[in-house]
Amino acid sequence: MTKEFFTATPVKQVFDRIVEFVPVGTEKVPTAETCGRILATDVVAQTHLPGFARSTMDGYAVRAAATFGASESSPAYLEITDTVQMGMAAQAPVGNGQAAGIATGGMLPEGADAVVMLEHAAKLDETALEVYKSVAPGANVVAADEDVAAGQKMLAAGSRIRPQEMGLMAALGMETIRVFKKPVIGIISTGDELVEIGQTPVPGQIRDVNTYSLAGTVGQAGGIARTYGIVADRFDALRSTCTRALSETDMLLISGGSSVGTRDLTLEVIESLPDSQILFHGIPIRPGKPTILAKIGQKALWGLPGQIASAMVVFDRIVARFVGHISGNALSYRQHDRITAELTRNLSSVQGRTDYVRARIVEDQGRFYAEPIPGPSGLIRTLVEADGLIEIDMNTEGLEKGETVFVTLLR
Ligand SMILES: Nc1nc2c(c(=O)[nH]1)N[C@H]1C(S)=C(S)[C@@H](COP(=O)(O)OP(=O)(O)OC[C@H]3O[C@@H](n4cnc5c(N)ncnc54)[C@H](O)[C@@H]3O)O[C@H]1N2
Ligand code: MOO
Repeated sequence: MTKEFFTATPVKQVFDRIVEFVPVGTEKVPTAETCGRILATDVVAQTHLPGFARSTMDGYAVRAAATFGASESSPAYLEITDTVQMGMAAQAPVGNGQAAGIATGGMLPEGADAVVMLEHAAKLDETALEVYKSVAPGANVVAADEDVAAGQKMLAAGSRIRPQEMGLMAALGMETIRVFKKPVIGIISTGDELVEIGQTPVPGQIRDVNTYSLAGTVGQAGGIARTYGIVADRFDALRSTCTRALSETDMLLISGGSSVGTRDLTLEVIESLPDSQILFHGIPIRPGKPTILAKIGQKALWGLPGQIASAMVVFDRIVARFVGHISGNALSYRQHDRITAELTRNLSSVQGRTDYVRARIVEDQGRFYAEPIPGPSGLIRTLVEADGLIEIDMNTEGLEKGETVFVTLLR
């Protein structure tokens, strides 16, 4: 299929504005509670880890040279002079021809440079040891700085803390960690047709879906959702709820009313807010074309399309990265897992627009297939059935059946 290049890259242009929004503050939290949080400082090791040479096997600490040439038929004979106690330094050094009993994790005595495994030695009596296999210097030992060397920068500010990072910080004795606060993200749903989920809609009404799906994605993106419920299609009501929400949150999402209909008040309300600047109204993406991004003072305000799938897709593909940014997460886009899969049918698209196609992944005989899910963007089922999104970039006219595509997983 034909491919052409456009000089303008509108989705990229949206991301280019990210730097205009500043990260929220920082706080100290106990290390056990830092999973998924964003580090606010670099972590530089103050000590070596493990800090002393340790055995990785149960056996005997020796000088390797004393075992050279040892075999089943011609064992080396060593004198057992000590047994290393766990949690303590050895009482005596190991000299040539000597050995000290040691357990996995025990501290290597001075003079020893290797450990003979229990299986490769036999005790003849309390002090006499036969060794059946030679060991090289360093065998079955981790050096004092083999894990981490003092002064080494181990973690960078802006990175996301995983369980292994929590373990590292524990090993370094860090009881609390400075992380970025989670930004509070306000969610407003607009529309006269919407009713609370506890109500039974009469014909013409539907339950408010977006408040809930957006609250979920906000949490996944590292934010704290604060919901403001349903606001009717009335200028004053929407404006006053926006004003309150902006004073209580770090970023605001309004779903619905972002398009061009007579009742689509979102833009008008945004323009009326003090210190308001519309950065975008309309992004060449599908779904999600009517998206608005405004800057109110220092805060981002998004007008998301009301269509259920559009709101979620725009959040997942675009807004989430802004949430990551104000969460201090330098690499938030990396959090999305991708699977390569074979496309099961042709997909048409229009140049100059980026498409995000809902798709399910089907596994067959060890291969992954991406099966597009057809349907308009007002159908929640299409997202429930979707494992992820296929992106058709703006320079591509369409994709052909059999092509290898990336599917960005919806978590
Ligand atoms: N003449 C045109 N009409 C439309 C255009 C266009 O360019 N020209 N764009 C279409 C596209 S694309 C989308 S997307 C929608 C976006 O509309 P709005 O953002 O103004 O949203 P609404 O009109 O308020 O609602 C659209 C749709 O979504 C339902 N909705 C809204 N909020 C919720 C909610 N919280 N939970 C569940 N469902 C919700 C609403 O009932 C409507 O069905 O405009 C197209 N029209
Ligand atoms: O952009 Mo609308 O969001 O295509 O359905």
